[in-house]
Amino acid sequence: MTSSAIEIEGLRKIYAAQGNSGPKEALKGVDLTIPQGSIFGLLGPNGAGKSTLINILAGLAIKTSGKVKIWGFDQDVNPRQSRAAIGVMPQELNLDPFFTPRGALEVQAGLYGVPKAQRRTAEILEMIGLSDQAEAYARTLSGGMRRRLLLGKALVHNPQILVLDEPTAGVDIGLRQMLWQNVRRLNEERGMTIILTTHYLEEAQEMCDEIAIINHGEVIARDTTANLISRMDAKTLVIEPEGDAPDAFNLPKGVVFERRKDGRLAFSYSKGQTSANEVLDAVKDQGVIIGDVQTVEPDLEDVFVDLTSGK
Ligand SMILES: Nc1ncnc2c1ncn2[C@@H]1O[C@H](COP(=O)(O)OP(=O)(O)OP(=O)(O)O)[C@@H](O)[C@H]1O
Repeated sequence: MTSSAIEIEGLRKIYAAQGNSGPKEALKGVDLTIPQGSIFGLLGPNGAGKSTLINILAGLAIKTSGKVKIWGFDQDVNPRQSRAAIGVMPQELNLDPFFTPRGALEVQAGLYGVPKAQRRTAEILEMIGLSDQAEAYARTLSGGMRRRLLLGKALVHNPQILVLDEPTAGVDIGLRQMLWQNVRRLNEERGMTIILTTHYLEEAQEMCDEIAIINHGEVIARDTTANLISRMDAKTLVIEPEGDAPDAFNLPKGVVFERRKDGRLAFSYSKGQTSANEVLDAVKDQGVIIGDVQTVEPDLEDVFVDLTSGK
């Protein structure tokens, strides 16, 4: 048995030419391993190739070349086992309007060949908070309820890996919290590996142990969330002066000064080059009395912008 939930080697996807547009290489030889039991974030700007990658994992899109192993099963050699190891909550609300939540879960379980005695329909309905709506037609459910039903459908065959494609795009805070609570529980209590894409970088920073950033069909960074953030060397010291402060400062090399609209003084510097003490000393040397000091650390958003902007 392998300790990787997913192993991808040299994965390429070329979409055939359509109309006036030529063929599109959406994935350009991606290598990626995702450890078992992790909550793994797949981030990237629009059109980077995230959905293509997820669709290939889910067996919904056919790769052009490369190797994909899911829970140790090669997609090409053991398609059934590799499919059974993964459950996908898609981005679109693609539900049959005439199915009830109970019916939709039962049909999905049937598609995956889960025997009736092993189905956990009631338990899943309870978990996604739809027990009371179990017999309502999908078309009468709110957007949030439909999304929860999609999560339920992804879980009917009790997969080892759960993939969530933009699960919280456009959902309200209550639903977002409910989704994350469920996801954390599945990860902690059942050891389920979670792979998610999200446009909310704060959310990825909070939820994910590890992250891969994809841009133009290539993985441009892959590390633990903490390591990715610590790669950013920038730091800002924000000082609230008591009384007047000069318009310019004599500062150590590389430190950038900006006076904020609210009168606070912001000094940005590289941690590797300058220490906070040196900045503070330089400010005090110029007669400023320091009322309050705050430091601002970089976050995932800074890393993401740095890696993907203009590249
Ligand atoms: N069925 C298709 N036919 C042709 N080109 C496609 C198809 N699906 C996606 N593409 C192209 O492949 C590239 C990658 O698209 P993909 O949907 O995988 O990106 P994404 O990272 O998921 O973006 P988003 O965050 O907007 O969903 C894009 O340039 C897209 O236009």
